[in-house]
Amino acid sequence: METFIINIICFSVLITLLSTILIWKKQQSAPEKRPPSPWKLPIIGHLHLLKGALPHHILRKLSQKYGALIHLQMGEVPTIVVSSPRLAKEILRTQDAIFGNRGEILAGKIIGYNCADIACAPSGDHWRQMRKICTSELFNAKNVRSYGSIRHQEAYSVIRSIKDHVGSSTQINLTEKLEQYTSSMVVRAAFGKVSRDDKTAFLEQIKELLPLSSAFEISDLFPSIKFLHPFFSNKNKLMAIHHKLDRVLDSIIDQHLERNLPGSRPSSTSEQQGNEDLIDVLLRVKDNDDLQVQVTKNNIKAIMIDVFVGGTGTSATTVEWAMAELIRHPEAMAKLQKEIRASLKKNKTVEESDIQELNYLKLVVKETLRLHPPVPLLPPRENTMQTEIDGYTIPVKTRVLVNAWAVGRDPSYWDDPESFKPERFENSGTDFSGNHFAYIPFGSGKRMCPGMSFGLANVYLPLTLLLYHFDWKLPNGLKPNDLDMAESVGLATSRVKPLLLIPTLYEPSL
Ligand code: HEM
Repeated sequence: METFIINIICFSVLITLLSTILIWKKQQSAPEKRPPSPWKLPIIGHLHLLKGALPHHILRKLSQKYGALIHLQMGEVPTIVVSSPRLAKEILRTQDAIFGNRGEILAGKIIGYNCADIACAPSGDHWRQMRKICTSELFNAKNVRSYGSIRHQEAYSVIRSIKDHVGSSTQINLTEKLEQYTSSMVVRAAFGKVSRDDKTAFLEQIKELLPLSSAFEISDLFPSIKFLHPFFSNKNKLMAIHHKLDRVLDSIIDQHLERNLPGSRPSSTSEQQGNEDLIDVLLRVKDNDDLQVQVTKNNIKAIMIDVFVGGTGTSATTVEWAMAELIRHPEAMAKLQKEIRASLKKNKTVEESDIQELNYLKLVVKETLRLHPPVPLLPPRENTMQTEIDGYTIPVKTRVLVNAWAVGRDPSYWDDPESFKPERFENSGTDFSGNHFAYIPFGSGKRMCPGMSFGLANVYLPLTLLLYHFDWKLPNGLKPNDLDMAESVGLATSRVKPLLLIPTLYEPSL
């Protein structure tokens, strides 16, 4: 019996040894395979390839040459770029848990209070909790509706300001009007009543911040070449903006704390009145002892910046692109105006429920977001462990860019992909849910946009009102096809040239 046991043990040891040797041999003979990659330069890697055009355009061109999965060396940062719906699904759904981090960047560390926000925070308990608070407390269906009255006031104020110019053949700068609308709308919904000085100071700093956030940052691209950082980094500029923003946000939060002190409200709290703003909600949640991770004042400030930056440019540029596409496609413009005017009848105030009935409006917005996703390259993801995609090895901490713009124009999924055809979405079942990987304007998976319903509501209403109250034409005898559709680089991709149009007042016949 004893000999039998010894034999079994020896046999198991032998098998284990043999299999270890076999695995080791296999690893030696098959070096890790990396995705295809263009020729690169020493030190800067592939950075030079991104010069001269918009990154999402350049990356699509590269993917047409090298394949839907390519490997690029951005300075010192290993990066893969994904440009097909199938591979987008692999990253955002199948391996969502592995690619759940964003990767640290300097702007996130400085402006986001050391990544205390949602957008830059590493995936983990803090991020999960803050995201849950935002989706369940801030952007749930009830709150999106209750922000409706603010949305109405701000959208109607744009309509009134346009009406003041009607008849004089004055060009309206719609780009400017829409920026004002979304920033006022988001400031009011998020911050409630703020002093004019605080609002102006906040908006000024955000304006300074936006170009820096989308610019190349030397310390992100070459983290180990530290001697270059003092000469080329935006760190000092970001720090200056951070200090000014911090003072304004402190002042706004303090005003909320004062207002919410017991006895400072005559009858009831804002929560009972059902008109809490984002800061009220976050301050209320902060005092909840059941939270897994403590919510700090810095978390609140970082989220305020996230909401403003994430929620303004994206909606404004969507309405702007929709108007530009409609001007270029008069038949679609006429069809949508007919739907809106038939549904809204005579000058009645538009309610959110009216918008639910406007089917063609939804198709136009879907098609606009397919051709002009405000975030054409999804914010980077990073893998927490080594993994494999399509047989290629992806080492840990590789940055991943998903080209949402390219997948929305992939000819193997979309018929006539470069044309504006809202009807393509009729009965198609493709929606914003992030389950159709050829259509991901709000991203997909665990890091999908949490502000989608709020953002869409901020698009539908002004677009409906602009098309209900006015007929639009191009100035200076420009033909629809002459309209310049060039895109600019930024956190949200907008038009290079502002959208200048001439309105005529629509008077419904009695
Ligand atoms: C038309 C409007 C909008 C568009 C097209 C849009 C698009 C996106 C996209 C593509 C992402 C990345 C998703 C991913 O990585 O898979 C994102 C993330 C995010 N968005 Fe939006 N967004 C919009 C409106 C808003 C609004 C109104 C808010 C807040 C009020 C907001 C807040 C955020 C935040 C906080 C994140 C980061 C989520 C995370 O990392 O967990 N967005 N958005």
